[in-house]
Amino acid sequence: MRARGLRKQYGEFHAVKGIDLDVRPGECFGLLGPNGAGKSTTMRMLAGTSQRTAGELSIMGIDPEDDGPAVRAHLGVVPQQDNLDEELTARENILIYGRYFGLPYSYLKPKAQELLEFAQLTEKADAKVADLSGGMKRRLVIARALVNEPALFLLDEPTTGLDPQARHTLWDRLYRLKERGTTLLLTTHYMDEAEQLCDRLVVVDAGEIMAAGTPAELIREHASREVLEARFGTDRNEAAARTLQAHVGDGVVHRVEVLPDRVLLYAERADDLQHALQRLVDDGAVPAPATTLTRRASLEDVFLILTGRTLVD
Ligand SMILES: Nc1ncnc2c1ncn2[C@@H]1O[C@H](COP(=O)(O)OP(=O)(O)OP(=O)(O)O)[C@@H](O)[C@H]1O
Repeated sequence: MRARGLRKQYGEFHAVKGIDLDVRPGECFGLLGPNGAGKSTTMRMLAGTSQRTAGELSIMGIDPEDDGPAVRAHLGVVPQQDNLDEELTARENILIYGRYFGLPYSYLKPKAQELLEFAQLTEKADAKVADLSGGMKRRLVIARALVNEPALFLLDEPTTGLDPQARHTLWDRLYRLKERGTTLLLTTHYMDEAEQLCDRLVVVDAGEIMAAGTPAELIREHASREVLEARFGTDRNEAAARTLQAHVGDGVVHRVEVLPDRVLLYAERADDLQHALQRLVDDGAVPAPATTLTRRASLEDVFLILTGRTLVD
């Protein structure tokens, strides 16, 4: 899959401002960004359900605007909102979806069973969708979108709204799909999802790509290995951050970021950060923080450093 200068305008509003993507066969590629970044708009252009304003697009060597049906035959699409038929059973949803692709019943009957097994839904195969949990519905949408054995699987926010256990079950299924050779392209605003699943990703904000690479490359390039989060109190974080900022480049602290509720210090070694902060507290330069926490840097830090904002409001 290759996109160059992909743009989407709604009237005067530029939702996607010219993005380039190269998704390699067999990889899991992610679009990571906050709500409103233009991820769904991009996915809809790739899926051929929304016309692009400008740019070039090639999926399996075909431009979807030249031959939509040929492209769709190779695509699996999981939209952000479940669009299952609540009155039908899990199995019937797969069978009917398969009929849209013109697939014969002789193929669909065993295929539906295989997909229900893959989605861990055999016990619910003949239950109405209305009786399934949120996680089960999501797995069913995924199973259904696999009915045509797609080479490229597009998933828009696959785990939004699911509880942690349901998310992990779903990640496991997606990981298995990748192991089988399916190319995955997903959008997410969860940094842990991107880190768990994606081989490579782009960070998107306000319709533009801010950075691209593997999760490890992005963290190395834009953040550092370790982060110390210090909470000085809502009215003191800004002032503490200004003082700490003066120590950036002292050989320990690489960077300081401030959020309304905390200050983040970045360095290669957590111990060094603790010591540097303690020295400043002992000298009276900054007040003693109410709490501190050290952790490994994540893609959330990459986003914060690039945009000054957090991924999830
Ligand atoms: N049909 C539309 N008409 C006008 N503006 C739109 C339309 N669809 C999306 N937008 C706007 O385009 C921007 C990008 O929306 P999009 O849904 O692609 O973002 P997103 O990154 O997928 O976020 P979310 O996860 O919240 O859907 C938003 O500001 C949104 O309000």
